[in-house]
Amino acid sequence: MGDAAATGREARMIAIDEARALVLAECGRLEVERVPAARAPGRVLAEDLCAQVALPPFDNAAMDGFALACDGTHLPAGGVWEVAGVQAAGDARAHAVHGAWRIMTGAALPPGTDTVVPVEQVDVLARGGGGEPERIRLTADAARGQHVRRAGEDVGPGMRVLDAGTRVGAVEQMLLAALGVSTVAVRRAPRVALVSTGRELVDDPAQPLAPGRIRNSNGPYLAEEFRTRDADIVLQATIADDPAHYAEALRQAMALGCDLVISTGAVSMGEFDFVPAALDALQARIVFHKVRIRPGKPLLFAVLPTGALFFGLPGNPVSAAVGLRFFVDPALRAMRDQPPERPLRVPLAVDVRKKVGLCHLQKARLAADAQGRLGVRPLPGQESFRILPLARANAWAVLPEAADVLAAGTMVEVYGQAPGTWRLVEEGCDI
Ligand SMILES: Nc1nc2c(c(=O)[nH]1)N[C@H]1C(S)=C(S)[C@@H](COP(=O)(O)OP(=O)(O)OC[C@H]3O[C@@H](n4cnc5c(N)ncnc54)[C@H](O)[C@@H]3O)O[C@H]1N2
Ligand code: MOO
Ligand SMILES: [Mg+2]
Repeated sequence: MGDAAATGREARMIAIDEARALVLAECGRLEVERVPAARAPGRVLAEDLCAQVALPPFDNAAMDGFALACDGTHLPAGGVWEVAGVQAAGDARAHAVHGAWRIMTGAALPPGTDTVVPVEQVDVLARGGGGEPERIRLTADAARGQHVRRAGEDVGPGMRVLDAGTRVGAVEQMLLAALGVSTVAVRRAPRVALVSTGRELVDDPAQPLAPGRIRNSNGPYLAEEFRTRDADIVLQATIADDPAHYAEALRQAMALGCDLVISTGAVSMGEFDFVPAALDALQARIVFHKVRIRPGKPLLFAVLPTGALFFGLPGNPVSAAVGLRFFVDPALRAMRDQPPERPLRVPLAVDVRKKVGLCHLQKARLAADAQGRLGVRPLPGQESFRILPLARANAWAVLPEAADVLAAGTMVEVYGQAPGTWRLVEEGCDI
């Protein structure tokens, strides 16, 4: 085990695309389950969803006013109408009666009527005892069919309204509710274990820091990132550089049926960087260790004996964020049978200098200039220990491995800071 194997693995540091392809090759699909629509938000649809009903379900008024029958192309201003009754939203369709109907927005059009004149475009000539209009005169021409929302105009029965692979959010929930969908087929939530390593780490924010100690920031960061990615976090542990305790945490993760184990720290060259050896001892299959990226170079990817995917993210906070965004996120999408995310291509707003031979993944801001043209600006402070620029970033700029100087205006790939930052990124549109 150990050194020879590790040395061999390190001898072949691989490119980001190769590393990502190796990750995707190991991703199985999460099982499909049927859940009540109310529990669908956050889940990813496993099937296309076809409407069983029409939206709107019936012809109805788009304005408060009067529903009239028009036998030509329009009703002329000056026309006088007797009012037959009142139709409110929620009323069953009224019986056919000639004349005008006082109608409210959303009310079903009475049979025979096909045009709605807004209340602002009539004079009331006579009122009943309760003050209700009994006779009206149009003050403007009305085009036939105006202010009517036709049954099926939004969604026709049988229409595919949501594609498999769509994450159900609030808008999708609106659509499911409008269509009266009771259950949907979704991918189950991935089960995730988060393990922070390092004897310097302090978890309790109330505990004073002894000299040399630091707060565990990766643990809470990853927990929140996985919460927003709709995962079940079934284990969270902090291990103080003790390989036996570490192996025990991984065994526990496997026993809990984890799909993903995300570990931070202890993957580089230090005396206490025990992760590769611990994985060998557990008979995990290390797929790669070290990628030609900055930050995040010592990233390790393995498959545990249960089939769980193991990501050994480097301990520096920004390196952990890069590992999550560029390796774990593509895996999560594959597990949910979603197409790969496609980046935007955006011009650099400034000149950038970088190291040849490493693909730089830089904390950046995507913003529009005074003319509204988008550009991306890598932020000062790219070192992997610097958290503040990460908090100021809204994007990741991908600077290719082969480049050294990239002039302002050069088109580069840009990813949202989190998946779905821009809906069009998830949908794979270029701009
Ligand atoms: N001789 C070499 N040294 C290092 C190399 C190298 O190639 N040769 N690579 C550097 C790079 S690049 C990185 S990235 C780090 C990766 O280190 P590890 O993954 O082994 O992580 P640690 O050594 O445990 O910690 C690194 C750094 O991150 C801090 N850390 C760790 N965990 C957390 C946490 N949960 N919350 C906040 N901060 C954390 C830790 O205190 C260290 O400062 O190795 C370089 N060294
Ligand atoms: O690659 Mo390390 O992640 O630069 O600090
Ligand atoms: Mg280390």
